[in-house]
Amino acid sequence: METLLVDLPTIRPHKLSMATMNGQTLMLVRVRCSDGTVGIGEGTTIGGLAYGAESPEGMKLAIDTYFVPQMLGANANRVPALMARLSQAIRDNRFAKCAVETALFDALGQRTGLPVSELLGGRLRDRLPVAWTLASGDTGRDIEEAQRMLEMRRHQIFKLKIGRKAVRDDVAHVAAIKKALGDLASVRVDVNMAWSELEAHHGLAGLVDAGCELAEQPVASADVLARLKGRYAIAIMADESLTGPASALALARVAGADVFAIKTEQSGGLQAAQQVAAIADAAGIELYGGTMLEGGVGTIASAHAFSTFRELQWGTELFGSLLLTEEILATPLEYKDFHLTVPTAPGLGITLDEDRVRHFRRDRSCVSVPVAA
Ligand SMILES: O=C(O)C[C@H]1C=CC(=O)O1
Ligand SMILES: [Mn+2]
Repeated sequence: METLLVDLPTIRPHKLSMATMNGQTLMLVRVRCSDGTVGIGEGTTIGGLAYGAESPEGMKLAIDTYFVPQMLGANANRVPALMARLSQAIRDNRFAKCAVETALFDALGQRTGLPVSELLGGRLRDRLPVAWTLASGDTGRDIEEAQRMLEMRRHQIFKLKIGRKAVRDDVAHVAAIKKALGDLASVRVDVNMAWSELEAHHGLAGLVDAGCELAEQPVASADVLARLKGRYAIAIMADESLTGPASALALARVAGADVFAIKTEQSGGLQAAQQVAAIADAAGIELYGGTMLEGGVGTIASAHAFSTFRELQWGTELFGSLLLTEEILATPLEYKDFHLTVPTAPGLGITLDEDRVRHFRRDRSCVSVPVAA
């Protein structure tokens, strides 16, 4: 097994309530199996430690030190068994587990000739609707960006990052964008937990008037989320409150959200994400495929998982690799007509551009090029 960190710039500063991103660090993991198959996976988070407890550097350390000894010599065909062994030996570390599970499924796909979606039980769709996040911090710039995306037929769903400014300023920002785009686009917001309960009451009322159709994680507390749900004519979506199947069940029990934003890494893996989706389905909660702004590898791993969800009423936001200035895949992911195509080739159905990975990996100065004797 090999882990590496790849640092890539973003196309513009990406402003969230808890951090401004100027770049993204991808933690890539490669699993080599004794039959020669190689699988890749990705662990990525947002803003170092600003979003959650795992960081790219921490994931690398955890895998190198604690995952590898559990995995050496294990049967790589039995992915669920291997993941169960890892879960027993290693608490939490959901993002790192997702990266490793992805690599194992990719290798199994190479071995069997099947795409990861089929290994996960079978896809229900070949293309996924993809939202774009407007987070430049400037209303005019966001409007221009959205109009460009509509013209390119790349995105017609826009998620606006708010929560950094006063509630009334944020609501005015959303209203201006919705007014400029009209019925051509769906406008939603992500507050990333920034509001108090009282601010949320003011904010949600204003967002309804602005024509916004969904608010993602307006407050931190799952209890408060449940209290807000159903009070306004706007869907309430849980994101940070969802950390895998147990939290999904707890939220479903109290009917705590209209929609779940399922993220494969937050859930603890591709199969864990499917379990969260099953809980949502059973509880009548609608689904949205979330992102941790992963690069191409993590994005397409999520796409395979989301393609197997029975319902996906709110589409996805699998645009992470489009936020980066540099491509590290040999063939870029296919975005067209407002959708991302889920590959049909074995495994994840993607290949790394090894020269570019070598160029952008953090430890490139230490990577020696073999010299003929
Ligand atoms: O949903 C989040 O909280 C994280 C992320 C997803 C899209 C984006 O721009 O930020
Ligand atoms: Mn979110």
